[in-house]
Amino acid sequence: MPDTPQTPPAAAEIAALRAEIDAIDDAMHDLLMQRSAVVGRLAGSRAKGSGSPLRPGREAAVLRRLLARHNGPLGRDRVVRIWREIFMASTAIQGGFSVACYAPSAQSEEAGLAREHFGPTTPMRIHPTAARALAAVSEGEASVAVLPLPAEGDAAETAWWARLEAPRLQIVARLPFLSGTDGAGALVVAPVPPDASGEDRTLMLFEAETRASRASVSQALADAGFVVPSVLLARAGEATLALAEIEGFLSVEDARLAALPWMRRTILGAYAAPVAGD
Ligand SMILES: O=C(O)C(=O)C[C@]1(C(=O)O)C=C[C@@H](O)C=C1
Repeated sequence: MPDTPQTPPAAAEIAALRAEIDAIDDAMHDLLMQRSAVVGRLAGSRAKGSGSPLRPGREAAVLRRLLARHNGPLGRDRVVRIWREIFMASTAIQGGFSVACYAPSAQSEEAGLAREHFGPTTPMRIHPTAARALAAVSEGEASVAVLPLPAEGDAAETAWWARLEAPRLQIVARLPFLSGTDGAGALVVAPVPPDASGEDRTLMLFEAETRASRASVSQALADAGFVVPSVLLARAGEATLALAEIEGFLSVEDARLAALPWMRRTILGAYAAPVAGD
């Protein structure tokens, strides 16, 4: 069948559609300026305090709400990217912000996730070890550290999570928020506690008995009433360190913790449960 030549849209039609886009751009720009002014008031209000302006839980709650009402041809991943830029612009309005990323190279997965999350204009430094990235946060050189996800088989000496100085430093977010299919991920550590998003997971570290297995740790946690999507273990001399990912935003006052058999238990932080990608 011969191709039917497409009639080019009339110049007048293009002009009309572009005029519509211009009007929408003006309205969006007005709203962005209005939003920034509100953020400026937030920055000036004593209610928020003088610490880090970053509220990853609030960001996650905003994104969840928008994604739940989203429809049309604009991809959900684009919505997240646009709002990530808005959040980082709002963070910049409230003070300086920079990232210390532990990554073997600037091309590595963690560096890519950090760049994607914190945006191209946020200052970011790559550090050759987790300890150096965490020291940058402790010493006030960086606002947050981005570190690899804990993994089964992490040696106790290299497992940054086993030595995290919580509650002074805490895990506050997991990247990416919109989960991909490749399983890539990283954690964000800040010198402030996490804020709840409404749907969160808490990371807790336990010092269990020498011969503890993943199954025995999971069982003890389930018996205490916790829902535990994952547990991973690291041997540390005579002890077994267990890192449990627990459903919910736990506090040290949680009554269920009293039922656990282990003496050393530390909340390392919490993060918003990721949302499924496109
Ligand atoms: O709600 C706040 O505390 C803000 O600072 C505003 C805002 C936003 O732009 O929505 C910006 C940064 C925070 O990480 C979370 C939210």
